[in-house]
Amino acid sequence: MEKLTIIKIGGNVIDNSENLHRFLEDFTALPGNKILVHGGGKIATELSESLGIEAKMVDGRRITDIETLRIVTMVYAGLINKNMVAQLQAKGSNAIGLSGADGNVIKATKRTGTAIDYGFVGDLNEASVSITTLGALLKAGLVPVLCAITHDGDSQLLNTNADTIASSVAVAMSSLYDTQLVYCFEKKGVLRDINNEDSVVREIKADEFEGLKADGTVAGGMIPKLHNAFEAIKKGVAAVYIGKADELNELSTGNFGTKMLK
Ligand SMILES: Nc1ncnc2c1ncn2[C@@H]1O[C@H](COP(=O)(O)OP(=O)(O)O)[C@@H](O)[C@H]1O
Ligand SMILES: CC(=O)N[C@@H](CCC(=O)OP(=O)(O)O)C(=O)O
Repeated sequence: MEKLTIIKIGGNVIDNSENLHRFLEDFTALPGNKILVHGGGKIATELSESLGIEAKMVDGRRITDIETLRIVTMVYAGLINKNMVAQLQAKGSNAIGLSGADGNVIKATKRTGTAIDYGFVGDLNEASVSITTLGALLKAGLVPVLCAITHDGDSQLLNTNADTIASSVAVAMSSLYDTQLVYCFEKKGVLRDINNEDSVVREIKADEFEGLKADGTVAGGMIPKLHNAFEAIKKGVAAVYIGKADELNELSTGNFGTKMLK
């Protein structure tokens, strides 16, 4: 099987042009088949608030009313995705930017049946991902750049957490490629002490996750990120890492961030 690297980059790195530039250089330098998945939650929140629309998050998911859906579509599928593709092209990576609707790459389902009405939020799993389309793009030498916008197949765009997209795409693509999934954010990995950058936990086993939540070691956005990371490793992704965007060049040395174990 050929190798495939799927990288997810979070909003805190995207928001800093110098960090983003460095990350995209390192991403371009990675050998072999690649897919980039990006968020941008921080930028969407800033734009919402500048337009007088309060940003509401519950359990790491944005409550997405129709106004917010318009904003996140413009920010994720437009502003961020197209700028990132242009920068990758300039660095010599033949990137192609896609929402889930493009080529029907990701068909999600509107979240219903929860006590909270999340609005236009899409849920997905590995069956939602078109491995045929993504596989054809990779075979053509292209680098798919996926944003956090999906569709329901019935004209409705949906806002979908980018960590979940990365995990589901990695699981789906594992049937075609020897796939590794790498979550890049602004810290060196999962930290034992959030205030100490040198306290990286090098490996975490799936059965340690509950304990890390219970004792407060992991909190906030790290909880859904780890959940998605363990889903990927349990469902057949060959390797899953969480680490710092500007240390991506350490990936080949095995000295990158936190590694998930089954
Ligand atoms: N133990 C931990 N190690 C590292 N980060 C943690 C930890 N616990 C909580 N976090 C928080 O999780 C955040 C990452 O989640 P999130 O903001 O959703 O990521 P992203 O930028 O990829 O979207 C970090 O910025 C950090 O504040
Ligand atoms: C439904 C939902 O919560 N969608 C996310 C999608 C963006 C995202 O995941 O961005 P980061 O990776 O930068 O956090 C949101 O709108 O914040």
